[in-house]
Amino acid sequence: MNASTSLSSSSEPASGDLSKLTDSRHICYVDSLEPRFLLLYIALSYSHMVQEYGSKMMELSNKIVAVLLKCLGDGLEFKYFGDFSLCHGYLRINNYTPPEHIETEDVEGLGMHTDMSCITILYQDAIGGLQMRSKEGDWVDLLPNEDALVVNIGDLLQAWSNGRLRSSKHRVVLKQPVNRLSVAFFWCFEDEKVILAPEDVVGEGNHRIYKPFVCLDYIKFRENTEEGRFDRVGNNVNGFAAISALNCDENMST
Ligand SMILES: O=C(O)CCC(=O)C(=O)O
Ligand SMILES: [Fe+2]
Repeated sequence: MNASTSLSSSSEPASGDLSKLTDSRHICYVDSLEPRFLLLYIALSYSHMVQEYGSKMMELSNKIVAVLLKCLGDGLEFKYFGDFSLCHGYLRINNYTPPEHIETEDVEGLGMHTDMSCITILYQDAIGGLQMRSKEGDWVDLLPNEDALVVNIGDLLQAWSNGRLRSSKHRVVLKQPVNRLSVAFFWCFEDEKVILAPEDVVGEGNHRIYKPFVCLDYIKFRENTEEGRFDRVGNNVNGFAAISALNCDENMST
């Protein structure tokens, strides 16, 4: 039901050949292209658009991370911005096709999960269906707004901030018998980064609630092990790296 396409956007968008093929001087020739060249042309234009979108998302992610660091403490945006300098992004385009008859009950298009990123920037189309889980355990609709993107904190930032920034539990429910589209941009630490919350982020008198861990090991835990399957077991970074469940619960409830 949830078809997705992953694309990498870890470096500056390629220009050169691609922009030559898609710039306006060439558009007047499109009509006269053979179908197979037309398809290639569309694919290249699409790829150019995706790269441009990815590049804007990278800029925006850097701005959002700076604001979040400032929220954790004055001056931390300067001190720790470098920790995020090797972050990379990837885009996932989610297409949800509902069953033909949505009758009495809403259909879950994407089950409850947390994202494995530092942050996720999400565009959803006008159909709606994205829901966030509140602290009290209620589902709250995030209504589509064409002037707004949704920003989620992901597990990696939760661990790096010692649980001060919390990874949001969310899901998608399909309420109407129409296709739904969303574009998620995940901004993630480099695979080999060891995540350990800095002391001044943990704060004086507080304990670290997570053991240090390598990012890629966490991704593998979530993607490849039964124990890490959030949809079945509900384990995220708390289940993977918490020093003790008690410390973790205490910290997360504040
Ligand atoms: O489709 C949506 O609105 C949410 C997608 C999402 O949560 C994800 O791709 O991780
Ligand atoms: Fe998500």
